[in-house]
Amino acid sequence: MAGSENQTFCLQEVLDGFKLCLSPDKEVYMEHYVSGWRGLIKFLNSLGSVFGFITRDVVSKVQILVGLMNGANSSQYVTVQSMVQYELQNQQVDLTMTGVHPQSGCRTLLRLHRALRWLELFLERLRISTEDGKTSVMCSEAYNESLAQHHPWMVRKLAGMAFLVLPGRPAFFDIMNVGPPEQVVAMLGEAVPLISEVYQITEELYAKHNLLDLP
Ligand SMILES: CCCCCCCCCCCCC/C=C/[C@@H](O)[C@H](COP(=O)(O)O)NC(=O)CCCCCCCCCCCCCCC
Repeated sequence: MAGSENQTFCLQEVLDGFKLCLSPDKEVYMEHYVSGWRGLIKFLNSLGSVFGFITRDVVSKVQILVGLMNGANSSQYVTVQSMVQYELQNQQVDLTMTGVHPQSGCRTLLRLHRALRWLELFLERLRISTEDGKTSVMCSEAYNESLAQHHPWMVRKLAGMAFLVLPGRPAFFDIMNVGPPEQVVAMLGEAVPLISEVYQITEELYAKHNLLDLP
C-alpha cells in the first residue's frame, strides 16, 4: 500500500527496479521501470522543497503511467514495447502537436526516458569522482549534456539554481544508504550499466518508431 511504504531512499531499491526491468528478450517491464522511478522520487523528497518543482513533475508522470498500467487497457501496458505498439496502432499518441492525447504513455515515458540519460551521466560522474568532487558541477554537466536541450530557458534557470544547493558528495553518499563510500562506488558501478542498457533499448525503440520528439 502506498501509504505504508518505506519512504527512506536506498540506492539498492533503484538498482533492483532497473535490474528487473529487462525481460529475457530485452523488453522493458513498465512495472519495474516505474518502481525504479519511485525509488528516485524518495531521493528527490529527501532533498527538500527547492527540488519540489522537479519532484512534482516526476510524481505526476509516474501517476499517469500507473493510471494506464492499472486502467481498462492494462494488458497493453506490461512492457514499453507493448505500450508503443498499442498506442500507435490505436492512434493514442499526439505525434506532431499536442491534441487529444496530451497524456499518452509514449510521451509521458519519453520525458522520464530523457531524464534517465541525465541519471546515467550523473551517476557515472559520481562514481569516478574524488572525495572533494562537487555534486552541483557533476549534476549540471550531466544536465547540459542531456535534459537541458529539451527544456525551455526558464526551466533551465530553475534547475541551475536548484543544483547549487545540492548536498556535497559525502552527504550525498550518506543519503544513498548503502554503507561506506567504497560500497557506494561499487553499487554505482553496478547501477550505471543497467540504467544505460534500459536507456539504450528504449532509445532504439523510440527511434525506430520516430517517437523521440513527441510534443
Ligand atoms: C540530484 C538532484 C536532482 C537533479 C535533477 C536534475 C534534472 C533537472 C530536471 C529539471 C526538471 C524541471 C521540472 C519540469 C520539467 C518539465 O517541464 C519537463 C517536461 O515535461 P512536459 O513536457 O510534460 O512539460 N519534464 C521533464 O523533463 C522530466 C524531468 C524529470 C527530472 C528527473 C530528475 C530525477 C532526479 C533523480 C535524483 C536521483 C539522484 C541520484 C540518486 C542516486
